[in-house]
Amino acid sequence: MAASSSSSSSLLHQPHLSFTSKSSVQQPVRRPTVVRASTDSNSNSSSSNNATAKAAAAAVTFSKGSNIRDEARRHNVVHSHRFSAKYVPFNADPACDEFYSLDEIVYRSQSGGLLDVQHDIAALKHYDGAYWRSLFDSRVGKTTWPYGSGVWSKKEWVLPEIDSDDIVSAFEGNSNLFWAERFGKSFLDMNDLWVKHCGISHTGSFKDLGMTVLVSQVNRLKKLNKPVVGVGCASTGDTSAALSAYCAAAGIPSIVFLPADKISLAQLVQPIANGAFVLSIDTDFDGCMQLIREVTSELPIYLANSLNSLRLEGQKTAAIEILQQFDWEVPDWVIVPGGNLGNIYAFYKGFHMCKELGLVDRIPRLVCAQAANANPLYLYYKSGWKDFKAVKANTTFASAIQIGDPVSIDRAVYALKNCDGIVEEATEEELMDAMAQADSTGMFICPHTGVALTALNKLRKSGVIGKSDRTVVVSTAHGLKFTQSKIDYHSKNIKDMACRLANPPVSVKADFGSVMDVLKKYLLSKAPKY
Ligand SMILES: Cc1ncc(COP(=O)(O)O)c(C=O)c1O
Ligand SMILES: N[C@@H](CCOP(=O)(O)O)C(=O)O
Repeated sequence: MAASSSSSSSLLHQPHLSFTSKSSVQQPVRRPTVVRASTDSNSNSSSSNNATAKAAAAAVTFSKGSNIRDEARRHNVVHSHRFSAKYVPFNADPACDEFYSLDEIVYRSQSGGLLDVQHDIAALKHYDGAYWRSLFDSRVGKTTWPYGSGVWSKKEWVLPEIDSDDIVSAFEGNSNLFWAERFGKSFLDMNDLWVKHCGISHTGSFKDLGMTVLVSQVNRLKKLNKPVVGVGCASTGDTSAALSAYCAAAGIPSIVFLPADKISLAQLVQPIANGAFVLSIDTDFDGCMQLIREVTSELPIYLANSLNSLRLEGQKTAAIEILQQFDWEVPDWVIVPGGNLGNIYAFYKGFHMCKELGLVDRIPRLVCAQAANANPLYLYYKSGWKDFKAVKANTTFASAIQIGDPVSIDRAVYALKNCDGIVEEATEEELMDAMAQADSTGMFICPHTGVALTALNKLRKSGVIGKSDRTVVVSTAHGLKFTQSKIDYHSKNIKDMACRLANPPVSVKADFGSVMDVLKKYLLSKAPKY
């Protein structure tokens, strides 16, 4: 089946085909035509992937005064969307015919259950896994709008129908996958341990991945004159930071509900600085979540928490990115800290789509790591998935996951059951020691990553995770957002905690002799013992 060879489109590395119905397709897997700017060259099946990569690499030249958006607009003029997505009830019976357009404002199914974004997998399958791998790879490291983003480089799998012009992006994603060589060898006897630093991002957490998608869709809804005046969320700090930044970039009002005195100063200042309407409420995250759900059903405020399944479409790209960074080799384990539990499902979904669409042949086992002070999923797992009870979440240094009644509990259970997953927990002392250990090897992680590292430590000790298993720990936020916890730890200022890895500064008199004395003592303690 020939692709649209007659097009003189200047589409740059877009899947660009005029589909006939699947029954008329001769080849089970069709290859794309890649049309380079003004060359109108058709590729045949054997050269298509190369052509894709070359087209992507073609330099974008700007006419004077134009920008990357203008350039994308020129390339997209004749783009007709071949892929689509819709909301369906989460994990519904295949016979269920309930669905909603993504342009509708809906967060729950008729029965009150969660929704999921369902892609037209049959349309995506018109391209083989090699095509998708090559297309995604070709977009990394470019400034082409919007594909320079790690999320939008997978646009066809995220929000296929949105106009690139409506996208609000900070070129998020493409985060560092760090080989934790010293940490792995010194503390875990592992040589293939990796940390996916999702917190090295625009607002300092993985929330940017989902928020670019959600705010872009809101931008579109506003243009479609849908009743949206602002966008709101409940937050333990990171969702609100991402929401307010993306809304500010798009000129959309944002409203954030924060539990008073339960988030870090660095997180609190982000929405304030970005001009959000900030409500500090005398309750916990679960209380804020309940309130925002009630408010968004009464007022024209669009809900930005991960109850809204749009968010997870962006977050799932971190999983695809991990595979891409390993040159499409599948790791054995991926460990994710869990709170409201959207992200663990997002990872599962990203990996599962890659398998379903032939980019890889298996998916990793997932581990969800919770703070013992906020562990409803862990307790549920330990009960053999028999008895879910929301808990009252206690204070934890992993404050962004201090959540007792996670909205995505069903999504998390589904994900874990379908990948032979595991749930682990970390006490306050365990997570703080793990964070200090990791930092002592050159990282600067957040306490939530300390929770994930504790889970890894326990699974290594019990032999569940093997010495040479390729393992990825997902670091969800930047350590700089949580400096107070590190200060408390290193000043041994935490009640009932030994802080055994504390490294407090040494006060010394301002004279040469005193400085020499402390330095000699230090060097002796570090010198090799012969
Ligand atoms: C830094 C950080 N890590 C982990 C999580 C947990 O993600 P999820 O709520 O999707 O389980 C959150 C938010 O909840 C977070 O802000
Ligand atoms: N950690 C989150 C809690 C809310 O989670 P969400 O993914 O449902 O928005 C935060 O930073 O607010």
